[in-house]
Amino acid sequence: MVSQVKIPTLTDAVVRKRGKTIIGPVDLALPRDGFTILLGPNGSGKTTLLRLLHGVERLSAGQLTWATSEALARARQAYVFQSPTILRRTVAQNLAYPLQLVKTPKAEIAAQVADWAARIGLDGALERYAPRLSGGEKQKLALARALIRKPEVLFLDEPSANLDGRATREIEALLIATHQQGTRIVMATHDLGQARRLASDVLFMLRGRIHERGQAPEIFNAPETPQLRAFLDGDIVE
Ligand SMILES: Nc1ncnc2c1ncn2[C@@H]1O[C@H](COP(=O)(O)OP(=O)(O)OP(=O)(O)O)[C@@H](O)[C@H]1O
Repeated sequence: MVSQVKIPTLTDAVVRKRGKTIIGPVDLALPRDGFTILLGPNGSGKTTLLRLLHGVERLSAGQLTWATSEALARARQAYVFQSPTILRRTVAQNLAYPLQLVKTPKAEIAAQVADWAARIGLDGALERYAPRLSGGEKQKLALARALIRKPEVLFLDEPSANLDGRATREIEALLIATHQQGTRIVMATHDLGQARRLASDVLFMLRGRIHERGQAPEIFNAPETPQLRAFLDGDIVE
C-alpha cells in the first residue's frame, strides 16, 4: 500500500487571535512528496500555518481533514523550532530520548545514537552537557533528535536563523539527504538563498494568505505577482 500523506488538507481555514485574522481563508492540499518552502515577510503567518499543518493550532473557521487518523499522522511527523529545544542532559541522552519514549531496545538505541552523533559531527561529544554546545551544534542536535525516529513528515521553522555559514551548510546537507531518503519536508525560511537551494515548490505568504504558489523554477524565475517580485528583489513587502 502506498503510504498516505501525513499532512492535513485545509479548506477555507481561518485562524483568528484576539479578534485579528492571522491566517486565511486558506485552501491547501500539499502533495505527498516534495520540499516545500514557506516564504513571506515577518508576521505573514508562516509559523501559524506550519503549526496548523502539524495539528497543534486551533482553527477559528473552516476545516482541517486528515487522510489517516490524526493520532497516527502526528506520530509520523516531527517539528523543529527556530530556537532548538535541548534537554538538560548529555548529547547522548538527548539523542536517545525520542527512542526511549517508544520503548526501543537498548542495543538499538545505542547504535542509533552513535550513528546520528556521527552524522552531525558530535560523535566526539556524546558525554558533553548539551546546553553548553554552540548554537549550530544545538540546532544540529535538535534536528537529529527530530529525525532519529524517521518521520514521514518534517516541519521546520527557520532552522538556521542566527547560524554561521558552516553550520547552515551542514544543516542543509542533512535536510537534502533526509528529503532524498523519502521524508516530506515543509520549512519556513526568510533566507532567499536557502529557499533557492532547497525548494522543490514554494508557498509565498502575505497577510495570512497564500499569495502565490508554484514550483521552484517558476517562482524564482517568473514570479507572477508584483508583491512576490518585490519580495524576491529584497524590497519591503507588507
Ligand atoms: N497568540 C497571538 N495573539 C495575537 N497575535 C498573534 C499571536 N500569535 C501570532 N500572532 C500574530 O500573527 C501574525 C502571524 O504570526 P506568525 O508567527 O505565524 O508569522 P510568521 O510569518 O511566522 O512571522 P515570523 O517570520 O516573524 O516568525 C503576526 O502578526 C503575529 O504577531
